[in-house]
Amino acid sequence: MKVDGRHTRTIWLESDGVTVGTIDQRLLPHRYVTVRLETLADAAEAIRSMLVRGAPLIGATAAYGVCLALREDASDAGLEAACETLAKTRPTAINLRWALGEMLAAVRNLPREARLAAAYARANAIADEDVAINQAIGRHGLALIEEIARRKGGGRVEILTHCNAGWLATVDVGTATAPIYTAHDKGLDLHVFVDETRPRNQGASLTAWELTHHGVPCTLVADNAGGHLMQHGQVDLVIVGTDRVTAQGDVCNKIGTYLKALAAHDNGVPFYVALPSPTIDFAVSDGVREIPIEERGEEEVTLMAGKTADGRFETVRIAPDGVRASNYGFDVTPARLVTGLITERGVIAPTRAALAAAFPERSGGA
Ligand SMILES: CSC[C@H]1O[C@H](OP(=O)(O)O)[C@H](O)[C@@H]1O
Repeated sequence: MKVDGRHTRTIWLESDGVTVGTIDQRLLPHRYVTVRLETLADAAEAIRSMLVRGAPLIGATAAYGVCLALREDASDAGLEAACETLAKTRPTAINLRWALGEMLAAVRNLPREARLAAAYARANAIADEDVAINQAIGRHGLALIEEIARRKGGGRVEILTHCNAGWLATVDVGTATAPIYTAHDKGLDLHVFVDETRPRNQGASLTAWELTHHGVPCTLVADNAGGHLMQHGQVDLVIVGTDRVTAQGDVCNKIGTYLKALAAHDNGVPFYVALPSPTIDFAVSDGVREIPIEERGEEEVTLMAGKTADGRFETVRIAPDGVRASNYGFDVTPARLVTGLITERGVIAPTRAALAAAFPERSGGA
């Protein structure tokens, strides 16, 4: 995507051909700062601290993290230790484990001296594949938006999204935003309600920033407003991203997604989930019981960071000193509340049969 007129991805190989550049998403929207990852520890901390975040981007960062690790130690033990370190950073997005599996498959059977080049080749391919997949998601999701526009006689299509499943959550283009960018760039009249997405406010700080920079009309709303908007017919379509989809179509995504799905179901609003196939976990079925839900620090709920009117960056406490907070990062929307899954191979039903038919090479008969 373009930032200040210059095309960029969220992660890239630096000109030295070994270190990795990325955007410090913790500083957006007020500061656009890029950083260089040079070691395995840099990559692991970038994921753990949410300097990078978003399921596909977490996967790509882990892939490059293996490359950075092999620069230091290309032995079997070094490779295993690197994957263990990266796997422990965040538990919910399956893309992390998928990417580590891809990297292991690419290098484990090679002689030590051949591993580094093969690792960078696979990591670069994972990044490139993500962009191509997201472009396909955009093409398939476009038809949904065009159908609503036709039904409204060319009237403005009102979309609601939750968290950030934009180009910042991927290598480029995004997943939930892919149909939005594709439709906008094609000239369709659309508007996006952006859930602020407490507690880390990825919607307010990232999605609103992305859409505004791309010229997509959007309105930031409190998380709790979505049901009211749908009840009053102000939302034609909900599109969200996901961190893991199970073999039966349950969708794990940022906390609050389930509540949006309930409101959409109650008001007859189509609820779609955009995902690349590496986000499908055919090894689990019941998302509510089987997907590990990350719990993060209380301070993400009790503190709020921002910029003061005179341009200073501050963090303030929004709760009384000493009050406890729980901070679940994700929830699971049962497949029965999902209208459809927008994948790189088309829009499919959130069912075991549809997922297995669309991705037979990955379902293993699940
Ligand atoms: C396209 S994946 C985006 C997905 O990742 C976000 O989680 P986090 O910001 O904590 O990494 C959120 O669940 C988004 O929907």
